[in-house]
Amino acid sequence: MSTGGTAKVHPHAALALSSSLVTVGTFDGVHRGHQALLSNLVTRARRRGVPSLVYTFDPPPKTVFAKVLQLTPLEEKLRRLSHFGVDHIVVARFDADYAARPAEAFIAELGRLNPRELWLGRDFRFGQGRKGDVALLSRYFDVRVLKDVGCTTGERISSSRLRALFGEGRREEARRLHGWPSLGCLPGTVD
Ligand SMILES: Cc1cc2nc3c(=O)[nH]c(=O)nc-3n(C[C@H](O)[C@H](O)[C@H](O)COP(=O)(O)O)c2cc1C
Ligand SMILES: Nc1ncnc2c1ncn2[C@@H]1O[C@H](COP(=O)(O)OP(=O)(O)OP(=O)(O)O)[C@@H](O)[C@H]1O
Repeated sequence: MSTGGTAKVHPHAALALSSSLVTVGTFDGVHRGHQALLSNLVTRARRRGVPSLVYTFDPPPKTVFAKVLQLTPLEEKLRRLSHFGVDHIVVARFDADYAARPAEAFIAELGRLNPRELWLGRDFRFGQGRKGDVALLSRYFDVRVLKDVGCTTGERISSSRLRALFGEGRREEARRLHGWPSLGCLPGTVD
């Protein structure tokens, strides 16, 4: 699959690395909070001379468990992730089988990437029933938690907030939190 950039895209469990810096998440919309995580990851990976890797999910788990709007289709998300200069993107197809994998199976998969640092937001959850959290991952990896990125009013930026703003037709506000000049990928938007 092409990203329009230099990142290599892999299906899950297909890649092994001897060293890496990793972040994991849905990254729907690749908004300003995600962008801070990505810039930080790539800068630190280059400084350490190791490849940077984004592990993501398609479709977004929330669209599977609840009927929420997907902000960016996969191709567009890959293009945006690649824009930050990440070396590898792992895309896990998120279906019922994948969702049933226990947290420990996911930790074992991450282990094969040999992350020197694992960068996450504080609320990251994973594994069947969302049982895994940052505390569990910290037993296995050097987990670094990014400080919340907020907007000018201090509220945390999130894909959920963007979905709500779009749902209410508040597109200008959404566009500012989003941080991308064109939202042509969103259904019904004209830029
Ligand atoms: C192996 C695995 C299994 C998961 N199983 C579930 C699940 O049973 N229920 C659920 O709501 N989310 C599940 N998720 C999705 C997580 O809750 C979460 O959405 C995902 O790790 C991405 O994090 P983010 O939402 O912070 O981007 C699972 C994730 C992983 C990696
Ligand atoms: N504003 C933010 N500041 C810091 N980290 C963030 C921010 N938003 C998301 N993250 C982190 O980025 C990673 C991917 O997050 P995710 O894709 O779930 O975004 P989200 O905006 O929290 O989505 P949703 O609102 O659907 O839960 C997670 O580790 C999450 O904690």
